[in-house]
Amino acid sequence: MFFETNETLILASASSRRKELLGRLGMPFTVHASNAEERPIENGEKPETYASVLSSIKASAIYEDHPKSLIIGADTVVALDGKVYPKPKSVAQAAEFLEELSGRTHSVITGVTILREGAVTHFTSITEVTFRTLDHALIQAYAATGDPLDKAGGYGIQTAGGLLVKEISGDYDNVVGLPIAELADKMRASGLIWLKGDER
Ligand SMILES: Cc1cn([C@H]2C[C@H](O)[C@@H](COP(=O)(O)OP(=O)(O)OP(=O)(O)O)O2)c(=O)[nH]c1=O
Repeated sequence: MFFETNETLILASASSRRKELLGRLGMPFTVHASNAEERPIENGEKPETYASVLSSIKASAIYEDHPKSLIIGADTVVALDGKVYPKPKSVAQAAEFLEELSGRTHSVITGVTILREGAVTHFTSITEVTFRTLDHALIQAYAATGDPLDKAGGYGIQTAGGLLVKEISGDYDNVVGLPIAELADKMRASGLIWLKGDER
């Protein structure tokens, strides 16, 4: 055991990547994917606010049936020039997204909600990702793999999508879907989890 808790911990996510990241803390938890509807961003809404609200919707949907648990919800979006790039709906749309992101620096924003017995903590983590200037053939070939389809912005930095990336500034795990170091800090600071040696 790395961290310890007295809570019944639930990850409100269908993402195997988030499951792997939360698993790093070494505490038992269960996964309950919420089927909460992901609404599109509203006109004038900041991408940070949008990601935060969606993370809250996911956590709250699980809270209804598990009011005594500690619930973690997260949502990751890619944003550039005020436009949010969600998961692409098709290979063609993935290629369009990647053409727009080529050679430029975008923000990957994960909103995280920590919900416990009605008490809510939200935070957002932002990583700046700079893409290489991509040639058309590379974009088409990567999009055609289908890898972009379940990922915000249409790429996975942890998969072949890493070939598109020139540099990043900020937390890598945040790009993959969960800023686990910051999440651990927040839960530790609020006494929800602790290390064996921590004063309690
Ligand atoms: C930019 C980027 C995103 N992603 C992923 C992280 C998120 O899982 C996904 C964005 O979709 P989300 O809606 O945040 O999450 P999800 O649908 O995968 O899971 P759930 O809603 O059940 O929690 O994109 C990567 O895996 N790699 C990347 O490089």
